[in-house]
Amino acid sequence: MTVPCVRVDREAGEEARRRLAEDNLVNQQREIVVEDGYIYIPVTDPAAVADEYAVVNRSAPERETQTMPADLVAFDASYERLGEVVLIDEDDPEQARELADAIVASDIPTKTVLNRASKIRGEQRVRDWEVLAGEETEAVHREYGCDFALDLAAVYFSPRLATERHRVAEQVAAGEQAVDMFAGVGPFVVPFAKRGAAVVGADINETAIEYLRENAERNGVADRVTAVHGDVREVLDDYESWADRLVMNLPHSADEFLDTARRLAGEECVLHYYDIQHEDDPFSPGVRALRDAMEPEYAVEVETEHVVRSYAPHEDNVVLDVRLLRA
Ligand SMILES: C[S@@+](CC[C@H](N)C(=O)[O-])C[C@H]1O[C@@H](n2cnc3c(N)ncnc32)[C@H](O)[C@@H]1O
Repeated sequence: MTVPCVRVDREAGEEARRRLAEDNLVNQQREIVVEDGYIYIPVTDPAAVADEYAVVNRSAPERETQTMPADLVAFDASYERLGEVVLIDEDDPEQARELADAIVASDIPTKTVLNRASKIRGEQRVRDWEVLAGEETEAVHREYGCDFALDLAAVYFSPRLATERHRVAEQVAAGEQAVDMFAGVGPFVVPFAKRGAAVVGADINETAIEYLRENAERNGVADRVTAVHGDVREVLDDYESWADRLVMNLPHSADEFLDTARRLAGEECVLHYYDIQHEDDPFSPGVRALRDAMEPEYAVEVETEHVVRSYAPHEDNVVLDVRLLRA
């Protein structure tokens, strides 16, 4: 069986392995292979690998040294890792207990195991967690070379959006002015600032704003980040007509904030608008809401319509990238 591997010259192998490990992309279940002057590093998510690396499919023997949770349970062991906090989604309490014990007994570095105990809910989009091992709900998560400290019990965060956030961050140019209207702990704000943009992030969750400030410091971009606590409709008066780029990641209710987006947009502004809609017609409700809110003050040009992920049966989480040009 072949697996995706990053292929680099032998001399560049250690640097590449270190960078991939920092981003949690090294496939720990396969051996690294050295052949014909190249090193092949098996990776878990080829789409998340930085563009500078070539990804090829090839065989790589299974590692025998590490014990993974899947080796210890008889059912499908799925989990996500946020630093040393491991997240599971098990409805059956016995299976949840067994999986948590397997994770702790495995070789993956684990300080806490959390089981999803509710859907994300409320204005702050936080979910409840059942703590199955350890105590701490604070994690330090690495995503595309940025570190994010966050407390899952107090703020929204989803590692599943990493590839999407990276797609957007790659469009950001140095010197741009960007506003993330629903910034959370900063997974859009920090990479934008790393690319040289001046970025304002607002959030109604005060703890998220404290983490956003901490994360800007951690990643060396505090001088380009302004974190503002409060309802985005009320706290960004100083930034009217300021933004070259706007991010609106509050699916389900982003349409209620389009008047604010119009006030923040500059002469020309790219707006990344996240929405959740039925799979039969996922884009046109958002396009309609955008045109209703922006026209005639702005011409609305839809540049990208794209499904980010399936959200629920027959429901998609989608994004519209829209260019606004003041008429
Ligand atoms: C889906 S989360 C997105 C967070 C972040 N952009 C990310 O990708 O992880 C939405 C965020 O919007 C915040 N929020 C909800 N209503 C708000 C409002 N009226 N003004 C500012 N922030 C708000 C919530 O507290 C939450 O952190």
